[in-house]
Amino acid sequence: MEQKSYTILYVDDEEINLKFFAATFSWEYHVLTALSAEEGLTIFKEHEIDLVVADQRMPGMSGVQFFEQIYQLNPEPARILLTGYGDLETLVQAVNQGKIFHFFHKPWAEEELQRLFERALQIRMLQRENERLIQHLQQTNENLSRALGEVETLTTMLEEENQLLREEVNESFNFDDMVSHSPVFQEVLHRTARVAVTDATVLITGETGTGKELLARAVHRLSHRRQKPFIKINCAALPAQLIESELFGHEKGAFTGATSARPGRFELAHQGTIFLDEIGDFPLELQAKLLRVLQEGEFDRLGATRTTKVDVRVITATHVDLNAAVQQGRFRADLFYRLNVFPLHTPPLRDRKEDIPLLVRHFVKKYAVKNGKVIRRISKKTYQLLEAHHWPGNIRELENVIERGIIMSKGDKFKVDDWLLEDPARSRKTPGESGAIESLEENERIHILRALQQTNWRVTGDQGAARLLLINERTLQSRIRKLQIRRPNGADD
Ligand SMILES: Nc1ncnc2c1ncn2[C@@H]1O[C@H](COP(=O)(O)OP(=O)(O)OP(=O)(O)O)[C@@H](O)[C@H]1O
Repeated sequence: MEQKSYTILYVDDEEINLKFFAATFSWEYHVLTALSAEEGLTIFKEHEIDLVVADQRMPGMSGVQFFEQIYQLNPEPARILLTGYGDLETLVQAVNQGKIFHFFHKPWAEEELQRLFERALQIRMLQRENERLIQHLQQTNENLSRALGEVETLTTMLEEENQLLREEVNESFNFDDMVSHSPVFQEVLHRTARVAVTDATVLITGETGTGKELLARAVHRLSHRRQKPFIKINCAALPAQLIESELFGHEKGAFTGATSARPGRFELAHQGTIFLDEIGDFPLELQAKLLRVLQEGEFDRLGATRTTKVDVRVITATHVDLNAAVQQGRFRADLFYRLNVFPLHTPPLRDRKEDIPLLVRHFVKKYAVKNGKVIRRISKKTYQLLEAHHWPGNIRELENVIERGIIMSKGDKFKVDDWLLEDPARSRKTPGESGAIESLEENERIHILRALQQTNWRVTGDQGAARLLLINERTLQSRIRKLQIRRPNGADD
């Protein structure tokens, strides 16, 4: 890194601190100093600054307030806050909103601060490199958006469009296997591309089914670790004792049943990436151990007498508010800061409905191939219906609806009827229902009954209820007998 080409602005109301800072870092960087936040803002407007460092406690304007204004002027340069005391809530908020890159407790040690600068400036360098690329991408996206608009108009006019031609246009929007052209998600993808090439820890937040795991995999694939393992663990799916041995491994005899030594997932992910899904459920008693791996890159296997060292990039995801968990004492604040170095948020599908047509075509193509069907047209009403839906289960729900629709489709035209959008598990619209909560068995009976109604009482084959319910035909036949489901007289063939 050519460090001398970077300019650091340091703001502090104590002159002695400014002098000391300048004397320490002028060897490496071009250092500008300001005695007040106001003066700092003036300098920031007049120079090209790569990194801003400020003291939190200053008269008139605090460091966080100063960074808010800096952020408005230009969000690109990294912002590092020096703080002597912990206004935890303000700091958490500021880190969360991306208002500060990092905060650092005073008194600072030269080496540590230097390391932080290097990291921040490395990101800055990549930002500069990427700016040109992003501009190019934006231009391409605008062109593609226009092209898509024209394709959509044609679709409306003709309603039945050749599916393959349209797919060729859509392919251009792919970010690996992520389909999207909404500005809100494009921004997420740009941020993803930027952070992927660094080693920063990433925290992905978002509702269920919004593509958090897909994004984590994209970060890995775009990183220099792409040839090394990507290891996933779902923290909600395992009890605390198991998480510890799964993640950190164990030695022979560490606990009853540990008949041989086993490496944990951190070791398996060496030089690669580990993805901790549902990190909000990570047991409190293990959080210090996780923090140690993040900070020192080392841990002890269960029952071990020596320490293991690893080089692993950590990505975490959650659909719960980790801030609230910190406030409630269920999550360590220091771990939260370490995980939240670079936050990414996957917006819910209802906030990016313009992506729905693209996603629909993507999934129709995928499931048509999987089910050996040829789909050439998608009805206009289907698009309207899908765009009007609220999608509480987000993209996963959309994908499931389309898979069910493809299984049920006849001919080369794909359409979705209202009933497909009802969640069969939650639906209360079966004839004869009172609306009261039924037993599990009664619910199963109703569910099978509905599937049979949809398939005209056909159980087996491509158009049968077993396929619709995604269960084995023999299993369905035995459930029908057990639940004494009978076809009413006069039902259609
Ligand atoms: N942009 C996208 N393009 C295509 N498919 C997508 C996109 N986003 C998500 N999907 C698909 O939606 C499904 C859900 O995605 P994923 O598992 O990544 O979500 P998630 O947010 O991790 O869910 P959860 O919180 O429930 O674990 C997957 O099958 C994924 O392939």
